[in-house]
Amino acid sequence: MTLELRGVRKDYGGVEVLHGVDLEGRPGEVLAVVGANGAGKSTLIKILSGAEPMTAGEMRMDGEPVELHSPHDAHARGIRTVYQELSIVPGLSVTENLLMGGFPRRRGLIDWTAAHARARELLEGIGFGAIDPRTPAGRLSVARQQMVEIAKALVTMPRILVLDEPSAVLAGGDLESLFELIRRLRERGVLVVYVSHRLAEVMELATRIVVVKDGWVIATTEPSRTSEGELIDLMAGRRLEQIYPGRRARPGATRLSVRGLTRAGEFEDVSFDVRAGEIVGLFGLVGSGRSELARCVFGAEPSSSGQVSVDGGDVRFRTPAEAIAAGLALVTEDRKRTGLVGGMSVLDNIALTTMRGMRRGPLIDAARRREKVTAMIERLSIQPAHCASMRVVNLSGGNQQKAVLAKWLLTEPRVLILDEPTRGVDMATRVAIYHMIDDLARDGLAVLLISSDLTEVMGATDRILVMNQGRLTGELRSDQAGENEILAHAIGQAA
Ligand SMILES: Nc1ncnc2c1ncn2[C@@H]1O[C@H](COP(=O)(O)OP(=O)(O)OP(=O)(O)O)[C@@H](O)[C@H]1O
Repeated sequence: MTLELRGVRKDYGGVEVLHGVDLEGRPGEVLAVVGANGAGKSTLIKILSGAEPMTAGEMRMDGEPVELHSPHDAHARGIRTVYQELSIVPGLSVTENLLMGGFPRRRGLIDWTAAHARARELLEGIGFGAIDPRTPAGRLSVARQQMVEIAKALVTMPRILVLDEPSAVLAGGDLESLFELIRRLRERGVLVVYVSHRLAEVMELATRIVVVKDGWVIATTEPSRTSEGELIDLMAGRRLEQIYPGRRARPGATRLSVRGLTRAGEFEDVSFDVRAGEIVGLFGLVGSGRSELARCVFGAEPSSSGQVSVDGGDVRFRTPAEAIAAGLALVTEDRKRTGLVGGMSVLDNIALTTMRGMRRGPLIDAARRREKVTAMIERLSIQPAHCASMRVVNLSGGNQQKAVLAKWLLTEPRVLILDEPTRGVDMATRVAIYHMIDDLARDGLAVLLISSDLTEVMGATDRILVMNQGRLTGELRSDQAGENEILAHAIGQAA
């Protein structure tokens, strides 16, 4: 199936965000689409998937002009899209999720034995045999749920498969299964459109790479003709400073101290310190318990036993409000659920926590508030630049992530816990975030950086804690640790 887009334009409420995009894809290709946050990648995908109409332009499949009026139209033409946001129903089994479009029946009743068998066959056929079709989807790890989501798109073999950051929550073997699947789809002549911020995998998987910037396609290239560095520069439109600031930490007094913290069924007997001026990485695969640990330290989930203290005062926070009052901030991974209020303006979202915590008199100083927020928008280069009064839902995904970070940085915390702060964030902004964390640490902040991105953990921190199945399994110095060593601890197989 060849796909052609010609002169595709899109405007939202009079503001044009795609300015005439041309794109071509052939059967058996992996067409990677890369670009900074807000460049227009998701918009392009929505047009390809029939979820948004184009304002002007043309789409052709095998040379024939097509018009997509709905996602249903796209389905009918063999186009399937897997978005970052999961759409599977947690309460239903994997089988039910997969076969929702039509169950095998016997005498009018659903034949469950046949249904599970068909689901199993489907999963095995795409290399996802590790998933048991009878499990309720909600009980699977986020990584496995994402895989079910992909499997769902393959129930009837598509001709074009669009994947929006499919690897963001995958690691280790799951990631390998995805790559293997994509290779197999290529062999079957499927055109895969692959959107990702992870350039290393783009370089590995793509046959061609399309670079989008500010609503334009500014380059089309191939992995053999470019490099990660060049792609980053193209996306940013300038040469980037060094990705990771060279850290030379001189840690001060202990700021965050965690002792024997346990939450039954999630993690057990976790102890560590983070000192002033220190950036400590917490690495673990999805499902290792790192996010649960962070939420518990922050008082968002109760612990079964153990202590948490900030600056020596012994506490175990019962609510996030107590933690915030003690100088703790937690930037969460799931911006949709815990980070932002979609219908509110960017300004109000960013100012939300600060204004509650710092309010002294009965009045909020509106001018000062706007000034602080605007400065933060500029510092994190949240796009579009004049977004303060925009509704936060209208920001691109990566820019929403930056807004969450802005919100917490404004509380001027003493201990900052970042849970996957760069997930979905483009390279140029990542660099800005790393340098900003570094600055904050130099000013005495204690930082715990939770991440499943190994290069990030190695580059941006002083010390690395590794977690496996709810336990701390290793502690290493970032400048001495090797990738394999960290991974061995993460899968519980260190010597
Ligand atoms: N519903 C909407 N209304 C108004 N503007 C929108 C809407 N959706 C997206 N935009 C704007 O369109 C531009 C492109 O956004 P898009 O989501 O396509 O970016 P992206 O490349 O996918 O970014 P990211 O990597 O951050 O997900 C952004 O400036 C965004 O603010």
